[in-house]
Amino acid sequence: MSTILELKNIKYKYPNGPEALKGINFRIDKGEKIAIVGANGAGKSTLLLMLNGMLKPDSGDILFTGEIFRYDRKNLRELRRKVGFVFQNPDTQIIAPTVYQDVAFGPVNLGYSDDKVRSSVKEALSYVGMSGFERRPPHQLSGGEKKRVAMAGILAMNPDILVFDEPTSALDPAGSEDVMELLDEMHISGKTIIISTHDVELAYPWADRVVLMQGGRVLTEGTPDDVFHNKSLVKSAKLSIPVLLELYESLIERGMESSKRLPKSVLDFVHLLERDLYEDLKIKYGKIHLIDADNIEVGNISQYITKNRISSIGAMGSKAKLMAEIEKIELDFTYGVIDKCLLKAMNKKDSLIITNGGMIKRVNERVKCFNEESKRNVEIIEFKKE
Ligand SMILES: Nc1ncnc2c1ncn2[C@@H]1O[C@H](COP(=O)(O)OP(=O)(O)OP(=O)(O)O)[C@@H](O)[C@H]1O
Repeated sequence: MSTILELKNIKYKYPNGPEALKGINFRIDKGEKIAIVGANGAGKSTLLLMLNGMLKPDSGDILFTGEIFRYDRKNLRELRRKVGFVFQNPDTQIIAPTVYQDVAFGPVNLGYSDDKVRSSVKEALSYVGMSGFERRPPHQLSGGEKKRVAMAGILAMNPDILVFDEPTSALDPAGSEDVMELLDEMHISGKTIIISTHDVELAYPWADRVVLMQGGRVLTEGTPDDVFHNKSLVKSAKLSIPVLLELYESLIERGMESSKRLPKSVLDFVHLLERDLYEDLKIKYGKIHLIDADNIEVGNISQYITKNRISSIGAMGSKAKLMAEIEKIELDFTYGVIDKCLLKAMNKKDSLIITNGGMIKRVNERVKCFNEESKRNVEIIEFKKE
């Protein structure tokens, strides 16, 4: 993987404030999902603000695709086009009187033609599931809706890297799940995603790499397994171990056989507990039905559900969710959909995943990987147009 951003010994002190960053070093590779994890005041937001030039380090270098970043207007403009930043509080970001104008702000500033502005806004709003809100004043929207508009404003500029400061803060559980789902969707479409969070439960299953911060320093970085396994470092960062990992370690201490893969989800955990029990049994599992939202007419999903005795339905991606909404299909899962459907299959129940694009492949790969690891045979039935 090629390195897209690199931070070398970054130091920063706020004017009349503390030394917020005390020498930060790390790399971000293209296509990674990185979580900067730390307690309040660790320096996460300050660090993120460096990534698209909103703050300039007192010393140290930031390299963007190998070149040392220079803070003149031309370079800053280019960097901000390539690195989109979504603030923790959408009110900081949303400035225009209507949703359309707000999302159009970036593309207009980048000098896009009127047609390109219109199509970028349309596409971005549809991506975040906010089509139809164009004329609404942003201050009348809910917190979750504002967050989506703020995300659309950034997506409309089509950046390579997306930086989210505390993406789920102030959102209810469903809103948080939706936002994390959107982040995954962006990642699958090829974006590099960097988030900051103090929520270890969120970072542990989501990130490819975790950067653990405390007091303006990086304590450690690595895979979520490596970082969260280091109890003393996690404790010194004033954070806790993810619950699933803690449960797993307690069971290992009580004599459960250890596993090569640490449990990242309820499914992984159930699998660990069950694996010996089911090995010899001829269990018939439930099936996972898969509908490509790009390949079915509106109205036909409900029919399919009735015909196939589906017990639970999950949707991944805004198009799938929109189709479910149009057909008034109540969704059981909107986040962690594949694992939740695998759990249903273990319970001999058939489920349905509606999705599209690159996520079709992802469902197939995840189920294949689960079958290989657990020596089971959960079947995927893909909907085919007659
Ligand atoms: N604008 C500012 N002026 C002065 N000091 C600041 C400013 N913003 C942040 N700080 C200080 O810098 C340090 C790092 O803050 P930062 O917001 O980067 O931490 P954080 O890890 O993002 O925390 P949180 O999770 O609470 O958002 C803190 O001590 C904070 O008080």
